[in-house]
Amino acid sequence: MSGAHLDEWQRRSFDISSGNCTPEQTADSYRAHILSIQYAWASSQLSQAGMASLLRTYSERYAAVLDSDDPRTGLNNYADSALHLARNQRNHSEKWESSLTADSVLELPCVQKMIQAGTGGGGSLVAPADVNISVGQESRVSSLSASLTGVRSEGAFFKPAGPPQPKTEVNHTASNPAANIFAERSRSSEGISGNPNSFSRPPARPQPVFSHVPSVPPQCNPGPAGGTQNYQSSFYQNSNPAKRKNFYSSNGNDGGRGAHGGQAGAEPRAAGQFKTAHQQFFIDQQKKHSHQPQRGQTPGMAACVKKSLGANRPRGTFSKFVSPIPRQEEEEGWARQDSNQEPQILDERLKNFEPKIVELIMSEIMDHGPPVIWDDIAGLEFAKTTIKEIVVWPMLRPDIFTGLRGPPKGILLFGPPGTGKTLIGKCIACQSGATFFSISASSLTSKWVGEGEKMVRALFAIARCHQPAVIFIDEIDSLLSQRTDGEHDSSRRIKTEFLVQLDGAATAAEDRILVVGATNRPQEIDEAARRRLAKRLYIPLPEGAARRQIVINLMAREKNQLREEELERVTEASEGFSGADMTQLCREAALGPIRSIQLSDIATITADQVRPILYSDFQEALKTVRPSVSSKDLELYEDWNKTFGCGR
Ligand SMILES: Nc1ncnc2c1ncn2[C@@H]1O[C@H](COP(=O)(O)OP(=O)(O)OP(=O)(O)O)[C@@H](O)[C@H]1O
Ligand SMILES: [Mg+2]
Repeated sequence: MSGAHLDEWQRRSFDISSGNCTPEQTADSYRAHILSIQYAWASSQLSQAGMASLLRTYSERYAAVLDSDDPRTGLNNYADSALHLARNQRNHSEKWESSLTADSVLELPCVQKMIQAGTGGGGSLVAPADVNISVGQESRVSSLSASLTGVRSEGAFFKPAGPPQPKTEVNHTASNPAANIFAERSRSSEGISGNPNSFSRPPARPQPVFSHVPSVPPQCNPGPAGGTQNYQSSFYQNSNPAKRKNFYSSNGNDGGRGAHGGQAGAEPRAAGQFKTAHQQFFIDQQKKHSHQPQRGQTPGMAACVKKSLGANRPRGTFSKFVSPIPRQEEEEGWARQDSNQEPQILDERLKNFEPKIVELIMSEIMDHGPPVIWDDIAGLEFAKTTIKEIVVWPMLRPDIFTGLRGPPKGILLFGPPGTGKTLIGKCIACQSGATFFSISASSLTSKWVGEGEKMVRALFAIARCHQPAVIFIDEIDSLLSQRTDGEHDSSRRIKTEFLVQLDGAATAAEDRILVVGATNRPQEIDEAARRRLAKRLYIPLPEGAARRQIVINLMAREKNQLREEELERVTEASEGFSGADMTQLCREAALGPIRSIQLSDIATITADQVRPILYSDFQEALKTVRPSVSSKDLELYEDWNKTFGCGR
């Protein structure tokens, strides 16, 4: 790149890294980077590979700024777009409108060709005066007259440029019996429209772009090809693209059948088969979900496609904005789908619950994400053995685990943050073979009074229908904290309902439903809830061997040259680290090789050329990563464990 460009590039890079830029300025700088890269490539100052690599890097960074909804670092353009929608302003999500006008149609090459063919051919006379062209609201009678003067042949527009059709007549109107170019849409639907609906005029938009205005049904005379001369060419604003395709495809390349005759019969089918990309996507989703019903999901629900608002949209500079607010058609589609496929609640026991609540709970079934196995959890041997004993085996062999050996109804996993409680929850989900409900406290609390209790009742009712079931409630303290006088009535009622359900008053003794709660604030849990979560397992900070194992597990996926004694030193130096801290340490160390790359090489270096992770990277990382749990906090957990825990 030229010196001036490089200076500019450098200035922008410094601006971005200074951390003083607003997200708008950062986004602008990245956009400018992208333009510079494109410019440099276009002016052969940059190789194709370099351009592609740089473009990918900066597009990702740019997209990250656009996508992030953190107001300090991102632009959160969902909100902007929502505002646009709220102000009734147009955006990408709005309906596509045809930009075709009567004039622009005449300029289309294919139309020009047809006019030419008509002029040259010996077709019968066209009376342009009869043509009535409506564009939007305005109607332009005879607007084709000037351009079509002298055009002979009604077949010129919609018939193959073949031998002249001397005797052919076109639709006649009552007011003027002369031949017409654009015929009224098929009222005499035989011949052209096997399915009259496929060409029916949309009730809300009665203005055809090209329409003939007959006051009597058109007379359709069979043409020589055996079809009618009722040209199926009228199409509407926002009409189905298939109809536009019909219009274009009828320019004479249809093997002699034209828009009438044999071809005509096929048109409606084509129109019926055409689907927009959005419709196709919708159908694909339906198929996918109906082929892979979620575990424990009722068949009727398989059709309910989960909506993701923005999270799964393709990233990149040029990716189209996807509005988080459903578009009107989408909403209609969903409403139609809802009415057609109202989730079928097949189980009698659930018939008293609102389908929407049941659906909401069903969507909480955790059955996705990478599978977690017990070996992924380093250390915590006691907790793992106990969980296997009281969760996994009883689920697998309910016949042995009966009576006094019956599993407890509730388990509480407590311990400092980042020690693997949620990880254990995921592992139970994968390994127990039970229907797993992972519920967040927030999804059980609703702003509507009374909804929360209903949700809790529905949750247990559904779990009962899908036994054996595990209900995992992360951060359970927020749901079952101490009941106080000042708290809101509705949250008090949710707690009460939960305790009733948990107690088993509403669940039979043989029900195989286990509630697993996880918290890092055990002291805040209500004493009644504490009693019901009978097995309280302390998930402590990982010991040396577990920390070592975490490093080994994570380094196994990376190129590294960590010797045995170096690993020992890392383990010793990370005393007091939680599992999450260890993961953070490894991530930081893994960045060491990248940081050692020259800035100028970063765009072109291949993955193989990145050096392995060394002990020195861990030494550097240990300078910045600190344990997240203080010894004072740790004492609290230890005390609580001594008082209420079920560990040895
Ligand atoms: N024992 C462990 N073995 C392997 N990885 C672990 C372990 N403990 C924690 N981790 C790592 O730390 C991350 C965070 O763990 P997790 O979310 O399970 O913590 P948590 O105990 O639920 O924390 P919190 O109380 O803050 O919710 C995990 O994704 C995993 O990468
Ligand atoms: Mg957690």
